[in-house]
Parts: sequence; C-alpha cells; structure tokens
Amino acid sequence: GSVSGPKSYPVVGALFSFWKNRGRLLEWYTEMLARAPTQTIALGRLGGGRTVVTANPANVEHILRTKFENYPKGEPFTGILHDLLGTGIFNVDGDGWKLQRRVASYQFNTRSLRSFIVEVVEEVTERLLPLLGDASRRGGWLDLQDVLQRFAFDNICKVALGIDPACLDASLPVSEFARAFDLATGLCAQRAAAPVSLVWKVKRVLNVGSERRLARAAEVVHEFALDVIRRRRKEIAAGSESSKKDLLSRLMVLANIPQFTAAMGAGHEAYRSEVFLRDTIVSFILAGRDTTSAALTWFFWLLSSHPHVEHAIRLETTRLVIARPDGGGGQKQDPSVFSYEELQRMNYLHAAISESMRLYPPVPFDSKHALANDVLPDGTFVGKGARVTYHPYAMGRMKTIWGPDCLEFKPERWLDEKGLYTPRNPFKFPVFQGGVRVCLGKEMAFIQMKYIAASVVSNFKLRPVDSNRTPKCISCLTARMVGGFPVFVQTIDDNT
Ligand code: HEM
Repeated sequence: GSVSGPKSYPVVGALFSFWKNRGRLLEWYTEMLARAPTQTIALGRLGGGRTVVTANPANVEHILRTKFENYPKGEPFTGILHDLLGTGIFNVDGDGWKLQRRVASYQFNTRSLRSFIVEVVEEVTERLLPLLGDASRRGGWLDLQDVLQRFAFDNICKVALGIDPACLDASLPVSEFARAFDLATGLCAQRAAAPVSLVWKVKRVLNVGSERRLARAAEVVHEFALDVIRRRRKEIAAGSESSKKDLLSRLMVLANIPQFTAAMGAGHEAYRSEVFLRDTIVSFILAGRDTTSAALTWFFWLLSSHPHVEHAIRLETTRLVIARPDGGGGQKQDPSVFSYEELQRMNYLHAAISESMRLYPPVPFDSKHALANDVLPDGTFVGKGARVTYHPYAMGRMKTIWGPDCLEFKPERWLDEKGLYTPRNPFKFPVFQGGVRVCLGKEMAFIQMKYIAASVVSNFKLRPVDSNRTPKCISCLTARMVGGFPVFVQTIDDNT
C-alpha cells in the first residue's frame, strides 16, 4: 500500500499512527507536512486507495487552477453529501457544476446583493447584541460558538431564502428545519470521518441507525425548501413579491428573463426545475452556515488573548464612527451600525480576520480525486483515482510560507506601510479555495464577519470562562472548537 513520491507512508504504519493521533489529526498532518522535503506526503488507505496530502503552494495551484479538469471532487466526496445536497453547486462536477456556477455567478457580487447582505447582517446583529447584553447583566456565561452558529444560520437563511428561522431567539423553539439541517450536516460529517465508507454505505442500503436518521433529516430539509420555492413561485406569479432580494427570488426571476435563458442554452430547462432550485439553495445554506461561524469563533478566541489587537480594532471602528458627517448623535453615532463603505475602510479588522483564518481556516482541508495519472510540480506521482488533499490548516503553520513567526497571531503581516490590507496569493492561502472553483461567497463572508466583529468589539469584551484552556480544533467538514467556547461578557462601559 505504499506510493512513490517525496515522502510516502505504508498503509499499516500510517493506520497505526492515524489511530494514535486520532484526537489531534490536524496537528499530526501539519507535523508530517512540515517535515516532508516538499511539504507533500503520500499515504496508503484501507481498501487500496491512495491519498496525497500537500501544503505546497505550487502543487495547490496545479490542482485548483492549472490542471483543474483533472481534479474534480469525485464520487468519494460527493457521495458523502449527496443525500443532503443532491447535485447542488457545492456537490457536483463537470457540466452540472459549470451550469450552476454560471447561474450563481450572476447572483453573487452584484451591488444590489451586497446592499441586501448588509441590510440582513444589520438586522441579525440587532438581535445578537441584546443577547450579549443580557449575559453581561446576568454575569453568567454563554457558549459563543453556539450563538455564532445560530447567528450564521439565521443570516444565511435570510440571504438565501428570504426566510428567518429565528434561531437566535431563545424564547422560540428551534424550527424543525434548523434542527434537521444541523442533524443532517452532523451525520454527513460522521460519514466523512469514517475510515472506511463501506460501513455507512451498508447501513444506508439497510436504512438503519444513523443512516435512517440522516434520510429523515434530509427529507425535512428538502420539503421545507420545496415548500418555500412553491410559495415563492406563486407570489412571483401574482406580482406580490417582485421586490424580494434574497438569492432564491433572484434565481426565480432570472428564469423569466429571455437574455438569461438564451445565455444558459440547453441547460435552462433543468435550471427551472424545483429540484435544481432546491439543491442550489441547500448548497448555499451549507456553504454559508458553519464557515463564517467557525471563522468568528476562533477570531474571538484569539482576540481574548491579544488585547492589543482588540484595542486596535476598537480604535479603528471608533475613528470611523467619529468621522461620520453628522456629529449630532443618534443613529449616525451608533457604534453597532455600519455602512458597506465603512466596512470597506476597516483595513486592520480585515487583516485581523484573515490572520485568524490563516491559523484556524474554517475548511481545514479539502480533497479532490484525480481522473487520470499525473505528476505534481514537486515531482509527486498521482495515480488515477487517487485522492489529493490540500491542507490550509497546515499551510497556515508552515515556516516555508509564512516565516519563522508563523505560529504568532500578527494582523500586521497583512498590512502595507500605509496600513492598507494586501491580499495574498490564494495558493499560499487557499482558505477560500482558489482557482477555477474559488468560494463564491468570499466577499459576502467578509461583509458579515467584519460587521459582527466591529459591532461586538465596540460594545463588549468577551473573556473565556477557562482562560487557561487552549481549545482543540477538529474538522467536521468545517472547523469546530471542541467543547464550545464558553465566555463571560462585559460591556465596554463596565471596563472604563
Ligand atoms: C469564512 C467564510 C467562508 C469560507 C472560509 C469559505 C470557504 C470555501 C471553500 C474552501 C470552498 C471550496 C469547497 C470545495 O470546493 O470543496 C467554498 C466554496 C463555496 N462557497 Fe464558501 N466559504 C465561506 C463562506 C461562504 C458564504 C457566506 C457563502 C454564501 C453562500 C459561500 C458560498 C460558497 C459556494 C456557493 C461555494 C461552491 C463554489 C463552487 O463549487 O463553485 N461561502 N467556500
């Protein structure tokens, strides 16, 4: 079971080591990749498969851009999420993906969507801040990871569906939809973590245990999405919802524009189908839910041990608020409401969030499967069918990429001498992937993350309940803080 390549581990040895390190897999890969001559290793897998894992930017560019066509996600990946995502954009290769990518690209990064995103995040933040205020008055703690997950779910459902599941409202029971979505993604993550897929595949055929629960949860999610689609279709036909700005309404309205359907060519009939819309939307919700909440959880944890960074963010935000044209008070001086232009000017905050995602990328690693034999730029041989994994978590911790201070949290490394944010080569920092299939929601994610970070930091201080604990990061498709992130909340006034 061993493979040729710069650093290769036989299957038995790798399995033993895997088992020993099962509680710290991200670190285990990081250590192996740092030691390997070209930051690339090859592992044998049970059942004869092979995995090449790389933290080498030239290899990453090769997989994600130069030879993109040879490295689709592949069935071993899409099979894991298929029962939930169907053939939604996140989970499909080839022509099916191309069509959805073109459709979705019409939607993302338009000016009108951008202002809708700011509108939504403002509304949801308005509900989050009282929750923190309440915790500070009670003097008790709350699990910030859980709160941020609920925040992100409300937020992405409003953006994608125009529906508010109100998960942040503790007085309401969690909606069946939210519960089913959570359960379904958790069970898919369990599938992904299984060393051999045969076990869940057999359970699926027999429809027992976790597979039975997954099937039921996916059905609830699908029925909910279809119900929203059918109602929206009627509303649009009746002309009553033409002003809706969410992604679903935009997609449905596009279908009525002749220039658009002509540009879509033969695919446009499929595009009109309910299942196509359902799958597209469920993919958006999955992509936008746990990613931003994971990023923010680790960001706030890093801030709690780097008060000078927290202070610098507060200063940047305060300066922007003071500089507003109307110095007369009221809404204009509200340090929890920001415009898109103000968010754009928050260079330091942008740097701090990027730096936090360098150390704790929301998607710690991601895999493709080779269609044909190939050789990576560093000389590693990749056989047909092999899994090739790029590892943003390890890459953020490579001296070869970031220098000897790679383990330190230093937002300044992202700023030029004028204090302006400078983006990095995406193949050295593939946190949003990069190349042909780069994340579509990157700009949306930054708007949301900067908004909530600026609002929370200018109103509150968050302190870990256990300040001696270094939390453990595990990957359940997205990064999770083991045990949540219990924090005490203080208002800024309490501290001054
Ligand atoms: C910090 C937040 C985020 C991070 C780190 C992130 C990261 C990623 C990564 C690594 C991928 C590639 C996954 C793969 O191909 O296996 C991806 C794809 C994608 N992301 Fe994001 N994402 C974030 C937020 C969002 C948001 C808010 C949305 C909004 C809906 C979004 C929409 C998408 C979509 C639609 C894709 C699929 C693109 C395609 O396959 O063509 N993402 N993202």
